[in-house]
Amino acid sequence: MANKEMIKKAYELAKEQYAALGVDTEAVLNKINEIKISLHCWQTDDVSGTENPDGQLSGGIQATGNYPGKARNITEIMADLEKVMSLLPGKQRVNVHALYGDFSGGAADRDAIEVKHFQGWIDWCKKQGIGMDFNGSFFSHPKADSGFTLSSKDEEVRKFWVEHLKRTREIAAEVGKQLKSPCVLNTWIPDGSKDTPVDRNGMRSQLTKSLDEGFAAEFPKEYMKDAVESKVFGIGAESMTVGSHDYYLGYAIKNNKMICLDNGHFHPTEVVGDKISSCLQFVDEVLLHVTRPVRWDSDHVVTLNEEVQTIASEIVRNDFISRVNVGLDFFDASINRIGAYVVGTRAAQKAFMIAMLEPTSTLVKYEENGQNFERLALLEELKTKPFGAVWDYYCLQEGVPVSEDYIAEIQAYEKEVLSKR
Ligand SMILES: C[C@H](O)[C@H](O)[C@@H](O)C(=O)CO
Ligand SMILES: [Mn+2]
Repeated sequence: MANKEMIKKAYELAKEQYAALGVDTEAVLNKINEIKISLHCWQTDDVSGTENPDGQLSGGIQATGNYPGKARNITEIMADLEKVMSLLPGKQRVNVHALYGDFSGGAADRDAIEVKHFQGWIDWCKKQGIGMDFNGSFFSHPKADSGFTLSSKDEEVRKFWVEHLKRTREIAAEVGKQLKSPCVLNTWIPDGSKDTPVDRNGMRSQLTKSLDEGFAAEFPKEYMKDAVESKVFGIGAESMTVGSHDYYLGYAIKNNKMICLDNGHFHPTEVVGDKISSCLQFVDEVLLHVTRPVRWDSDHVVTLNEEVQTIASEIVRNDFISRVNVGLDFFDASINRIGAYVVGTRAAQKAFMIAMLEPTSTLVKYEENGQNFERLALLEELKTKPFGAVWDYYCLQEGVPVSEDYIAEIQAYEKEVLSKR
């Protein structure tokens, strides 16, 4: 169990070290709460959803593993998310997929979902004092089995999914209105081709037509904001993805939408952190899906790695916090799922804190003077500064478990709750 006095002493020493570099740790402790990470509800149950929990996950994504205790209904999903949030410093948001509605009053197909199916989520978010984000679900459905949804050449299929998009936007606007916080609506479709297609242009023209129809209605920005998510490939769609990055970046710029950058959706040597300042030259805001791709879009739990650090540093260095919406997107079914959230979210939060503890103006000065050795040296030295002492003190202040103390809490939850499912 962490010793409070030791944490405070360590923090005081760290504060002095950072002050010597011109970094005010007290200001960082205030600023860090501006980072609101949107917790994706789908790590609770391996993207099963509440619409047809025993159905097959499709769309070229996969949750591997069979760790016991997955959530089986909305009540359990919410209970798990509450547990997760109790172990995280600061306030989060919750990100709900359309296949997580409350259909206890009767089934509703994707082209028939309404606010009433998500009112329980809205009320729950209100109770938690948090904002809610939303996503259309264009997968795990018979009308997505062909591999094409909004880009389909089958008019019945295409229209069905356009209606889904329209409805998700109406729901998102109501979410934002009721919660008094804009709801980010992300649209990701799995459309693509296993083998080399011939009519790429035809598919992309269909997608443009569908998006234009789906996005025709205007909603106030204080209620909802649209994002479109690109991808390089999915399982079973290895040769071509209709909604590629070029496609969606162009669409977003032309139509004043957000581009959603999922760091599992690019070629392995591409760096999403490098894309943020490029995109923000031309769009007002971006959405991030922070994840950890291992060899492919495997959606492993986020860890504090160089990729995540670059993302956080780019946001903080450029004062982009208000223009970057941060969501998580991983689903690991092989470990305790509550633990997955806590490790992953804390890793992202730590990356933001490290970014805030950087003497950026000194580094920029070195860079502008051509003092590249000095820049390199300071960046290296910063890696071993006592960031952990500031982080622990932050957790202590926030009244959440410090350091590895959350492990025991998750073990207890597993014993008392998850193991009984
Ligand atoms: C559940 C999916 O991961 C999500 O909707 C989408 O964001 C994605 O990243 C698909 O690869
Ligand atoms: Mn994603």
